[in-house]
Amino acid sequence: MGSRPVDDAAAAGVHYSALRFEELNINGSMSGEERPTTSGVENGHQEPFVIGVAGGASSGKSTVCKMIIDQLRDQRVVVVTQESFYYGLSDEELVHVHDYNFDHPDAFDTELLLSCMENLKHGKAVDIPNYNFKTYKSVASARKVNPSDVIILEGILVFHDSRVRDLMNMKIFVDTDADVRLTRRIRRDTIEKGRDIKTVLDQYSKFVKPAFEDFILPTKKYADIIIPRGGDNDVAIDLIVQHIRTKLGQHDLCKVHPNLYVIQTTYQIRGMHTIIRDAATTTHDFIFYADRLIRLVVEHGLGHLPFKEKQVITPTGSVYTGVEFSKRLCGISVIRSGESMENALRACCKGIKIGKILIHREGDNGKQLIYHNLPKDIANRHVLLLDPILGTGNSAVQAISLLLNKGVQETNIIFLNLISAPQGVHVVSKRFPRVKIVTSEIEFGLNDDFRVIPGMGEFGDRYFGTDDYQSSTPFFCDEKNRVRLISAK
Ligand SMILES: O=P(O)(O)OC[C@H]1O[C@H](OP(=O)(O)OP(=O)(O)O)[C@H](O)[C@@H]1O
Ligand SMILES: O=c1cc[nH]c(=O)[nH]1
Repeated sequence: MGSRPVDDAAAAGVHYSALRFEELNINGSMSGEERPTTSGVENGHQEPFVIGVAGGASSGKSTVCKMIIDQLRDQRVVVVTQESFYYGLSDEELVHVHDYNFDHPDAFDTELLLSCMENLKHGKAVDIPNYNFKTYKSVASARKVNPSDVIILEGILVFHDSRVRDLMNMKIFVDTDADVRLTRRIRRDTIEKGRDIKTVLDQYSKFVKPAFEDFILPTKKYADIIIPRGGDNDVAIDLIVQHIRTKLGQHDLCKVHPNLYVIQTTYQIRGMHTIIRDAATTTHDFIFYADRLIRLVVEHGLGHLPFKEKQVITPTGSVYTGVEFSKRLCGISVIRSGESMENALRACCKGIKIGKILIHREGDNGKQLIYHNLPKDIANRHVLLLDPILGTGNSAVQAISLLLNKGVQETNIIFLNLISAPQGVHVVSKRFPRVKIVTSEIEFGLNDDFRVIPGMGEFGDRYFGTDDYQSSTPFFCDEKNRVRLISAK
């Protein structure tokens, strides 16, 4: 198992440059300064993983980027292209545009590129310019780019400046034969840009070829990974993605805590998260998409219940051997956000008993009051604990402690939530390693106010449409399981 990355690399024709190859251990992780991402998770701040993708024009850089993005579907990935940082041409340069060398390092505003990349690396959103290839003009601050798990900087000369290179965690050089690059260029410039073939060939021999030899090819030595055949090299892309996943550390979180289950993501799931995380989303849409996600988490969570084999006779008279799940279940929602998950649970488990727990912080001294209404025979049930947000883990620890005090087995608790901060996962798992945590996404961490980031804000307020909700007011559950003001007792 340990030698596989290297064997696969050889099969893919991937070359790790000599220096970097020695730094790769058998797990594919790097030594030295490039190790921070996992510990970053532990500290709650995960530094983005910055990938540089260089190579000659038309070498297939953007195809490689697209394939990496497609395979990293459960990560936030943003691509910054060096072309956005072309200097706009002056009026005089415009007159002699055919003499302008777009393949020279001086054609790019590298200072601006550097400052944008530095900010992104430090988790800040940036405005990047837009260069118009028809007018040869640049529009400043045209596109907002938010910090992400992975930032890909792509362009012919992204390895040229050492300061930009130093920001990269992984450097990929796409190495495609010159004739393939030229053929692609001719096809693209004649068909897509409507240029005549003579102009394309003139520009190639005057600027593109010499610039490749003088500036681009010499940067190949900085690459950690050299990919022959660009986007046609599936195996190389698989290896790269495997390595990025290891570095990002999210899989490590599941490895460190085997009780943590992150549901397998799809673009549908990412799309739903995008909507509910968007501060501009209406309450109506927030509820709609949060409900869809909650339903998926509930279905996934139910899959962790014990089952026994069961055979049934189908209408064709055949025997179908299937399974039957435990019927001794209950849901316990943590008031109030957890109540948003009750309907999904009821829809999946007809007639399920649902109890409630309210954890109320009194003042700033950490004192907490817990009100609860639980099924009397809860000790004999499997408990699906419902709360969409796992932040610091304090609420979950309180709720789980109460369940254990009532005689529930730790192994019989499945904690269902929509998003989990790594800190909360650590706290809950350390204290209750046998409680299963099922979530749909792992977050970056917590901010100084202990809010989950990127998070989705105050879930309860957004779901129940109560921005002026008086969350400091103590509640209790009445005999009909309704949440009531304590003063109404
Ligand atoms: O892991 P923690 O740091 O304890 O944070 C998570 C808690 O915060 C949220 O409730 P909130 O206090 O916002 O109350 P609400 O559900 O009534 O809106 C959420 O529903 C959890 O119960
Ligand atoms: O970010 C957070 C933290 C706790 N509760 C929420 O609703 N959001």
